[in-house]
Amino acid sequence: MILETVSIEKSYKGKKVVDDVSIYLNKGESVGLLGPNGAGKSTTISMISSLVKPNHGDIKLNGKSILKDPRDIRRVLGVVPQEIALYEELTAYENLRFFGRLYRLKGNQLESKIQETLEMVGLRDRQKELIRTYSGGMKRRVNIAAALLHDPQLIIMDEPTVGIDPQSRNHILETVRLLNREKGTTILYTSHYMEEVEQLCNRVYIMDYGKMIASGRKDELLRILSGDDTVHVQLNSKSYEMAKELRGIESIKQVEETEKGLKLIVTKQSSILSQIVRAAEQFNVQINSVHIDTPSLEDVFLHLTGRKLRD
Ligand SMILES: Nc1ncnc2c1ncn2[C@@H]1O[C@H](COP(=O)(O)OP(=O)(O)OP(=O)(O)O)[C@@H](O)[C@H]1O
Repeated sequence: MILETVSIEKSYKGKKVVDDVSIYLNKGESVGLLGPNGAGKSTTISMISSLVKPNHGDIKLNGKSILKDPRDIRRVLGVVPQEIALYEELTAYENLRFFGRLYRLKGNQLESKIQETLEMVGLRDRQKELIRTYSGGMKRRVNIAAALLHDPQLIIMDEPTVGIDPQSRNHILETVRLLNREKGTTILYTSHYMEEVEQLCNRVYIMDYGKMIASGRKDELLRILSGDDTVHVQLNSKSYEMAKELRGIESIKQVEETEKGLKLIVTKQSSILSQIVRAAEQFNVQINSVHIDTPSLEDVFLHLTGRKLRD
């Protein structure tokens, strides 16, 4: 185990925003930290990075508490924060030189690290351009390069793909994969995009309102709903009444109104289709298609909280 938080807690103005959170990361793991906005993910990361002190609990790096002396964690940890922290009037190269010096890198070592990290995020050929001229996604990638300069064993990324173009997003996901699979870097990846976490991480923590509500390997979490199917019903118009009617049926565990119709979580092998058809007829709605799927992590979250991740 490289990192462990032991029942950490943080309150602001008497309100617990992180409540009894214990997570661990084994060396070389890629772990997802999921939760909707305001769940307490960033605060948890700030405590691990020793920017914020927990009110209770402990944080251990290789078994040793970091609360009194954060120097060890700063040496091995690279954090990619949500906000871009770069100098707009400097080039990408100059920014990385500046950050590299903060990590006390110099000379050839600094130069080769700058080129290596720019290569990794796919911006080596644009390094002489001013940050001001970069897209949001490119800036995010330089931010990632900055966090990698000192060869951290452990990297924490706080929602690195929010609000950026698809090309940069793919570059970032690829960088995370490369770091984890080829360099063996331990990764804690925070997101509210389930599909990214499903792709990148083997183990997942799910937070909501400051508390850890579920954790485990992806397949273990999906097993919560293993007796169920997800049914996507496309309708020709929205029908609040039909949704309400279906909510009253016992083998239907969850009814969510979507853009195109309804998404249901139903007990496997229940003869649900005839009931759906009957409800559609009753409320004068036409079914365009029905598609049955196995549940995703998004459904697990919905099942546990009754809410969608992106609310
Ligand atoms: N410095 C602070 N002072 C007061 N309240 C804070 C502070 N930092 C965070 N909070 C509150 O703590 C709660 C958790 O915030 P946090 O940023 O950790 O959530 P999050 O899961 O990272 O969500 P997001 O993705 O929106 O950042 C929020 O209600 C937020 O308003």
